[in-house]
Amino acid sequence: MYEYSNNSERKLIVRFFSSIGFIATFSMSSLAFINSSFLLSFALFVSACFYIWAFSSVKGLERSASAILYNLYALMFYLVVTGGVEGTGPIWIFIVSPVTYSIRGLKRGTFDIILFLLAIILGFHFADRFNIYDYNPEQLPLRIMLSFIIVALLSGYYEYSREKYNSKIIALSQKNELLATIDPLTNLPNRRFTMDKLATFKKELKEANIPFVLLLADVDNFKKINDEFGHDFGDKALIHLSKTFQKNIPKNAIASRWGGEEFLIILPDSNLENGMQIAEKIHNSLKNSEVQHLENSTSLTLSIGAISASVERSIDSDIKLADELLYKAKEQGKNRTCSYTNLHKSLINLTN
Ligand SMILES: Nc1nc2c(ncn2[C@@H]2O[C@H](COP(=O)(O)OP(=O)(O)OP(=O)(O)O)[C@@H](O)[C@H]2O)c(=O)[nH]1
Repeated sequence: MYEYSNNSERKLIVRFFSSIGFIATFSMSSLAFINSSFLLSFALFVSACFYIWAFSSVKGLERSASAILYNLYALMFYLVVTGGVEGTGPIWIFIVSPVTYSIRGLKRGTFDIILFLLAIILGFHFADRFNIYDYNPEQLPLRIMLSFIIVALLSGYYEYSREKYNSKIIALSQKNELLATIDPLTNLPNRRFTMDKLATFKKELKEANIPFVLLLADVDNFKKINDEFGHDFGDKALIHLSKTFQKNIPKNAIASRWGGEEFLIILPDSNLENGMQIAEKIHNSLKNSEVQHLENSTSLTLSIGAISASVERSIDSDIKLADELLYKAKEQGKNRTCSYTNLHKSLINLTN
C-alpha cells in the first residue's frame, strides 16, 4: 500500500475499479454469449465474478486490490493469446497502466507493469507459436507493445508528478499544523494545542486513574516592566520565562503560553506535592537569573495557581480553579504559589 494514500481513499479506488471492471466484463460476457463465443463469454464471466468479490471484500483491502489487478492482467493475457473478437482483444491492454498506477502507486506499479509487459510478450509469442491467433498485419503485436510502453511511461510520469505534488502538500499542511500550535515568540505550545492535550490527560485520569497537575502562572508587574524597559524587553522576558520553564520541568511535562503574560504548565503523572516542588524550582530559578536586553536587566517573579486535576471537574472548571488560586497568590503579595488541596479544602501558601 503506498504511503500517502489513506485507507478510505484506497477503499474508494478499489471499489471504483471493481465496479467499472464488473460492468465492463459482465456486459462483454453477455455480448459474447449472444454471439455464441462461449469460451470468451465464460472467461469474461469468471472475471466479472472476481470483480464482484473484490468490491464486496471489506476486510482485505490489499487482497481486493491485487484481485482487481491480477484479474485484469489475466483477462488481458487471454485476449492477447486468443485475439479476442477478430484480433481486437489486445487494444484493451492500454487500460492496464493507469489502473495499475492508481492502485499500486509508482514503485510497485512500475514493477507490476514490467511483469505484465513480459507476460504480454509471451502471450503474443504463444499466439503465434501455437497458431492460436494469427495477427494481421504481422507488425501489429510489435506496434501494440511499443505503444503500450509509451502509454506506460506517460502514466508513470504522471504518477511520479502526482506523488511528488502530494508529498509537498502533505509536508506543507504538516508544517502549517505545527505552526498553528506553536507560539511564535516563545516557541512554546499555544492554548489550542494545550487544550487538546488536556483533553487527553483528562481521559487518562478518568480511564486509568493517572493524575496530573496544572500550574497556571502569571508574570508579576509585567505592565511596569514593559513601561519601564520597553516592549522588546518585555518580549525578551517572556522568552526568558519559556527557557526557565523548560529547564525546570520534567521531560514529559508541557509548558505552554496560555495567553499574554500567562503560562499553563501540565505535569503528567504527578500529584500536588510534586507540582508544588516544581513551582518552587521555577521561583528559585527566576530569583537567581536576570533578563537582559541592551543595557537593562531585571529579575522576574511569577504568581502561580496550582491544582491537581479532578475526575469530577471539567477541564474548564480545573482551569477556573487554578485561576482563582493564581488570583489568591496575587492578592497575598505575588511571587508565590497557591494551591488547593482537595482533601483539606484549604489554601496553602508555600512560598514567601
Ligand atoms: N512585551 C509584551 N508584553 C505583553 C505581551 N502580552 C501581554 N503583554 C503585556 O502584559 C501586560 C499585562 O499587564 P497586567 O494585566 O496589568 O498585569 P501586570 O502588570 O503583570 O500586573 P499583575 O498581574 O497584577 O502583576 C500588559 O501591559 C500587556 O501589554 C507580549 O507578548 N509582549
